[in-house]
Amino acid sequence: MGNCDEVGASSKQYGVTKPISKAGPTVADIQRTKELEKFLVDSGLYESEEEAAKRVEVLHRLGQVLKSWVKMLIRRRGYTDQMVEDANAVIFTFGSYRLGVHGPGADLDTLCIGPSYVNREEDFFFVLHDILANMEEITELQPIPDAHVPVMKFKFDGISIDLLYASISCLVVRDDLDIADVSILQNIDEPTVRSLNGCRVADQILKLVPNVQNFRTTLRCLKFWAKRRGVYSNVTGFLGGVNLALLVARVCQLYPNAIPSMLVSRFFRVYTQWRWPNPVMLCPIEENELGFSVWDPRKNPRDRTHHMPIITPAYPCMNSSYNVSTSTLRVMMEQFQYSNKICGVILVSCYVLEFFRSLLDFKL
Ligand SMILES: Nc1ncnc2c1ncn2[C@@H]1O[C@H](COP(=O)(O)OP(=O)(O)OP(=O)(O)O)[C@@H](O)[C@H]1O
Ligand SMILES: [Mg+2]
Repeated sequence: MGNCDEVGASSKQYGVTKPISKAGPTVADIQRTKELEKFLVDSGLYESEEEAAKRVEVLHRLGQVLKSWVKMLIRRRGYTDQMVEDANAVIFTFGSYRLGVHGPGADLDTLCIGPSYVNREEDFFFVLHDILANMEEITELQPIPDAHVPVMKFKFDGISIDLLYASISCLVVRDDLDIADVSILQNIDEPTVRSLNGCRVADQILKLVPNVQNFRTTLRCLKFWAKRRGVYSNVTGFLGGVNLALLVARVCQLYPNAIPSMLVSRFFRVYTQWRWPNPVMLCPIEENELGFSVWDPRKNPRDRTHHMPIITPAYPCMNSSYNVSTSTLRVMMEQFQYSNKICGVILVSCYVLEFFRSLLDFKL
């Protein structure tokens, strides 16, 4: 069974170094990937069509609520009819939903972008809050204005939603607003930059991987693995969704023509050998004239204390895993090593499903 070398995504370089291997899959890899995909479906990692349709509908309805909220505000302030007509807000998604790796019941991470005259403190956390509080379909409404990234949490028709707000410095927000454009960060404060960051990061990740579908399947598998092995949690110093997404994306760059069954085992091989605190990054860290602080251990003493830097790929680049401590890093390294060993065994075995099960099995 020969490798299909030099195919597909191999002509372009992804990431900050050359790839480790441009090898494509063998027939056995293709078979293993099919079995892996079936395993993920059978394990219940994909939502039903009904749930997917409901999310789309909820997003649409929430978008309508946000648009009429902004129009109502500007009308109330006595602006002209033309300005009321132009008043607009747009809704973007980020997190696992935007990346296309969310499971059934996952939260829907959303960001509302509004014009300069609609602020977060009053308009979002009071006026919009009251509108939402009076809607029948909204339950468990919980505003958290003082969080590092201010957020309004609620359920809309039973779907959990995290809603962030960013007011950008323009009077009219167009429906086709490009959030990748760095000019969107002009004249805004740090919490707004952080609110925009999740969407900008998700879009960049999808642009920086050689093959989005292979990235998604591999990430679904590694999220499942991390949950079952007890290392899926950003707040407690392990790996959250965005950290894992970045780690998987980097492996996809290093093996641009590999398919998911190959990428899962390469993941464990790469991170078993990774010399932390060398940072994992998908693109160079750039400074620019806007002057926001970016991750830079030469400049910022605090960045030198990070044990497992996993850097976000959109300006201003930050370390997404600042919570990792020496002890959580040690636990994660043990888990990488344990799984890397199992992957070594599979190379000489054909019991693929057994292999995936043993990766997830909670024996230490
Ligand atoms: N430490 C962090 N650094 C940077 N961004 C973060 C961090 N934690 C969360 N975020 C942003 O918030 C988004 C949503 O976080 P969340 O915890 O919902 O994870 P998720 O990737 O959506 O996975 P899940 O399916 O578990 O919800 C992340 O994708 C990321 O954009
Ligand atoms: Mg989420």
